[in-house]
Amino acid sequence: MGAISPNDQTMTTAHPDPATHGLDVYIVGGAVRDRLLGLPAGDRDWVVVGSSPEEMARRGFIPVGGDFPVFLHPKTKEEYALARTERKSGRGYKGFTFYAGVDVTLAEDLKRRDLTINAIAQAADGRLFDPLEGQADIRARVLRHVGRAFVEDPVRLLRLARFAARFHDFSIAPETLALAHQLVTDGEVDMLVPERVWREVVKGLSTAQPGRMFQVLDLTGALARVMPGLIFDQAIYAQLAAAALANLPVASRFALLCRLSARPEELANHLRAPTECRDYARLLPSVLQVVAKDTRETVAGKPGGSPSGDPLEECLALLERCDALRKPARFLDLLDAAACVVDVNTAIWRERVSAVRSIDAGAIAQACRGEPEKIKIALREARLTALAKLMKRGV
Ligand SMILES: Nc1ccn([C@@H]2O[C@H](COP(=O)(O)OP(=O)(O)OP(=O)(O)O)[C@@H](O)[C@H]2O)c(=O)n1
Ligand SMILES: [Mg+2]
Repeated sequence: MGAISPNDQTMTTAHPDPATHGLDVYIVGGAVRDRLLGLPAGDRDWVVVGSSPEEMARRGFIPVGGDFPVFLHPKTKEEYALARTERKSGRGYKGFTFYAGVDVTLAEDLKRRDLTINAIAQAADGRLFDPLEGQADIRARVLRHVGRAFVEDPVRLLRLARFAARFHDFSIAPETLALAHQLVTDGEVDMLVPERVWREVVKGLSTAQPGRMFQVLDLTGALARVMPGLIFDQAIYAQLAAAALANLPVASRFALLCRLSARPEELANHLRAPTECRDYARLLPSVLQVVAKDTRETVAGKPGGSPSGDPLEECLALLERCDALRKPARFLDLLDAAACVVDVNTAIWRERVSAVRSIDAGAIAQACRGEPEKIKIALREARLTALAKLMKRGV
């Protein structure tokens, strides 16, 4: 929510915010990290030291009602969490007991966090509190765990992998990688529910170097556990990087990833991926098959002479299978995804889609008046003729 503006630094003196006035609050986590990295600011998370749920309520904060004492600011709706310490009390990422008494210090709160780069606090006057030397790790470009508590939360393994994808010029400290591996060997990673995995996968896929997330998961042995059936292959690195560079939607990136699985639909089901992502994953293999063949034939200069089926029919069949006439944008997304794997002349395919879409089904139905059984055939003929015209022009 907005950049860290100079106003933040004068907030307590110039126009005191009645909700936080006199409260010991700090920005922590991603917002501080990203600002130090010179990246655009995302959501701000705040930590409140020396307060209580009662006081927060009195100040108008709204409890979020999750596992921890977290509140929403009455105006900005930003998240404010009471400083807390955590202790593992069971398996999985929910098995925590926490202590959020007024005596928990800022340093104690920072110590329970995942990575040093995420454990820097910034006071209202702009001063940084960095007892775990996160700034040094930012300078050295290292993802390093804060403490042994790293192995108490398997989500941290997913986070480590997606931060490796987002900050792809960062290395992972060897001890951190060893702890990540431990989360796999001791079975903690199996406590992750698919919805939680999916949330992090989406974030990882949205980065500039998504392949690194899956490479890190593979390296730690977690990939086979959280995304069963997915076999990491170095080629995906370049394909996903191309997808990121072309700014393709997450669904396209997910479809590319699913090519690493022998049973993409099962994987998508397992992850409870949204329908759109499942559809992209289901359709991409057909698109790839047809466009790759099409490219070979066009290059060979014989668009009409395929021995294994009429290219016109194949082209129309693909458009129909992908419902490209009703959902052209999705089909174009799929072509863009295919272009990350093989050479695709997307301009040609765009023309084909518009040629087929330009056929006036209403007019054809009119012309077949009295013989409704002919409409389907006539429509198909008209579409094939439109495609044939294009192909004659080498399109
Ligand atoms: N499993 C987790 C989740 C969160 N955190 C801490 O809580 C902060 C805020 O969490 P969140 O907003 O989920 O992540 P960010 O680091 O802010 O990253 P993003 O930019 O994706 O929001 C993190 O920086 C980290 O200090 C943690 O230690 N362990
Ligand atoms: Mg955040």
